[in-house]
Amino acid sequence: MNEIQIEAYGKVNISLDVIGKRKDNYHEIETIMQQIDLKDILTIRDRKNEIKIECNNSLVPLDSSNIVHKAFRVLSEKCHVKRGAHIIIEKNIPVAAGLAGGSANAAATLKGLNKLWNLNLTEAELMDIGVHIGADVPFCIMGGTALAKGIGEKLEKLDSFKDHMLLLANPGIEVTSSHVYSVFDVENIKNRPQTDTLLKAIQKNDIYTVSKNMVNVLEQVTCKEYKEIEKIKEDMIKCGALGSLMSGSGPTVFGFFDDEDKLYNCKRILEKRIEKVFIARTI
Ligand SMILES: C[C@@](CO)(OP(=O)(O)O)[C@H](O)COP(=O)(O)OP(=O)(O)OC[C@H]1O[C@@H](n2ccc(N)nc2=O)[C@H](O)[C@@H]1O
Ligand SMILES: Nc1ncnc2c1ncn2[C@@H]1O[C@H](COP(=O)(O)OP(=O)(O)O)[C@@H](O)[C@H]1O
Repeated sequence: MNEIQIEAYGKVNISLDVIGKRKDNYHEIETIMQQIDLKDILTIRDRKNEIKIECNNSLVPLDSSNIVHKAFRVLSEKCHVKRGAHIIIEKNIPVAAGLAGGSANAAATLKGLNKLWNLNLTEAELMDIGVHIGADVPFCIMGGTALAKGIGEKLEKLDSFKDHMLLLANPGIEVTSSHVYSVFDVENIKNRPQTDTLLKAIQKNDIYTVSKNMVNVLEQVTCKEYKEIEKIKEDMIKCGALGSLMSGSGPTVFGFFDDEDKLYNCKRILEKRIEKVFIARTI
């Protein structure tokens, strides 16, 4: 086998709480993560030497700052592999959006190279390697629905919460996780998620209780800096979303719907001013 195609799915955070700040510049968090069917597609070809990256989105760097490059480097070193790789990224997940597009690409690279190079690493071993690449990478390897603690790497798999419809709206502002976390004031959190209530609702597959209780403390930073985020949330609720929240460090906002007509109507309304509006499902 000298070529492999692998899908890289995005995620949303159904809740996100920051517990404290660590000495290494990271934050301890508690977040419920949910994979969605919005995906990039990676084609990985065997190559004798070095890594070559291509992508259809000019916002994605093609040099060593691409997270796929880091995944390749870390795995090659760890497993003493001396081959190259040609990785073509078909990017559909908006970039720097809070949807873990980069982390999903890194996860797909680890999984793809594991097969291409016949390394036979288990999922747990790939997840251990993944955390050295990015905090969201272990979740992107595991997928589904999970409660994440630590910096996001301590994962507890939750009951499936798949097939729920959501609308995603990305206002096209570039917001990085490092900026949001660096401005975030841990001592002054106003509204925290009731994670236990959400966990019970997920166990019952209760989209209504989940939607009503979604909270992301990082909105404290982004909603202040960008009024558009709050505006999209309000518009989604006016259009009949069961609940609406910013995902991760933003700026993408998502809303759950139980009615397709309302979902499509909301999409039409938001598209009048926002370029990137997507319909997705939880997986
Ligand atoms: C906010 C979240 C929520 O899922 O996701 P995104 O919005 O990026 O999708 C994550 O916590 C982001 O994860 P990820 O973007 O993979 O983080 P990394 O690349 O490892 O870290 C980028 C920077 O964010 C900060 N960071 C990240 C994770 C964390 N728990 N605490 C932090 O303070 C650190 O300053 C770090 O240098
Ligand atoms: N493969 C990649 N896909 C997307 N962005 C990447 C990739 N590699 C590096 N980046 C950089 O990482 C930053 C964060 O992108 P992304 O992972 O999409 O966002 P988020 O962490 O908000 O989910 C971007 O600004 C981009 O320049």
